[in-house]
Amino acid sequence: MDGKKIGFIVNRRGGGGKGGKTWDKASILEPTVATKIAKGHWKVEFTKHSGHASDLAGQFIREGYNVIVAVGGDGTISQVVHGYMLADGKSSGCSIGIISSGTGGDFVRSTGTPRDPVQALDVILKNEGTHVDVGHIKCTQAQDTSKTSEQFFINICSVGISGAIIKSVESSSIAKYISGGLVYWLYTYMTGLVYRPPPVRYTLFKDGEDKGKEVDMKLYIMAIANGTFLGGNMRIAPKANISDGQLDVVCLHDLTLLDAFFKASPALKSGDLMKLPARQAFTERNTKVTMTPVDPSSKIYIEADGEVSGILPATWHIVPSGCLMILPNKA
Ligand SMILES: Nc1ncnc2c1ncn2[C@@H]1O[C@H](COP(=O)(O)OP(=O)(O)OP(=O)(O)O)[C@@H](O)[C@H]1O
Repeated sequence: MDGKKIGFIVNRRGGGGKGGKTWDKASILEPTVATKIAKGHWKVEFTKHSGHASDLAGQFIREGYNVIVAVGGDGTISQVVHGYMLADGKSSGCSIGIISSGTGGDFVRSTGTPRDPVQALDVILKNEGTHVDVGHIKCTQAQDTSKTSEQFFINICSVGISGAIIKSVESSSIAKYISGGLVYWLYTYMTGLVYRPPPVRYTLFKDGEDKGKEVDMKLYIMAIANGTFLGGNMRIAPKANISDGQLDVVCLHDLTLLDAFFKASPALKSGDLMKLPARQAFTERNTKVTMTPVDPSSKIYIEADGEVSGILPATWHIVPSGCLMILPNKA
């Protein structure tokens, strides 16, 4: 790590304020950074608004930083990856490091990155970046359906009940007064009671294929997964691998309300979807997915790495080895 320049992007809001506490001088991380990394070889920037982490990542890459460290939750990591991809960080040999201080922390659960900030810093200082796949989604904008938007994601993008839950949390005026873990628990049950699976049409593409079979179903949830965990500990894609060049597509469909509560939830938690009959669940490994609502007027929300990214129609694809990321050594 000698001679390298490291840029830290800190989201003070991550984890309901844990991000700020993780970094601040009162805690151990900032003084540890100052002790372990030579002066002039590191710099910290704090996010000022949602999406700012992407701009800061691009800025650090243009300034010639070799490592960009996301200090925050899944949303912050995702935005850093998005900015890195837009600025083509891989071409300049830049790597991404992670110090987790979010609420859910699904991506660090997938990678085995230590939760302790000083241990996570040690991983970043000792290890080199390795190739990691990145997901990409092109979807319809919820506010103006004549427009599309594009986004990179690192962990999981999902559509169905998960998109409805995140949308209801983001739209709620009271959610910000409730603690992070509790708010998702509450909105998951509230949304689960009213969610009616909408009919959708999807196509899955294997590597190298440009044609696939269109299939209709009533969508409970489809996860398009690079990482393994979703929703703060749900092991939805147990076989997903962030460096296999594939998206693991995990889908639950045509469930009754009782099936959703008593079969789907435990199966998702344990990662044992085989407990559900094949007519209600499947997992596939693909490189591209398309999905459209059967009723063009219905708004079916998509979440990417824990935040609403838009609505259907949408297309997902994998960017194999899209970024360099510093990960812990495998045990
Ligand atoms: N200064 C800021 N003011 C308001 N929002 C911000 C600011 N900086 C970042 N954000 C937003 O805070 C949101 C939450 O951040 P993040 O996802 O990192 O934490 P989290 O939600 O607690 O963690 P997790 O996603 O792991 O559950 C993100 O949408 C991010 O864009």
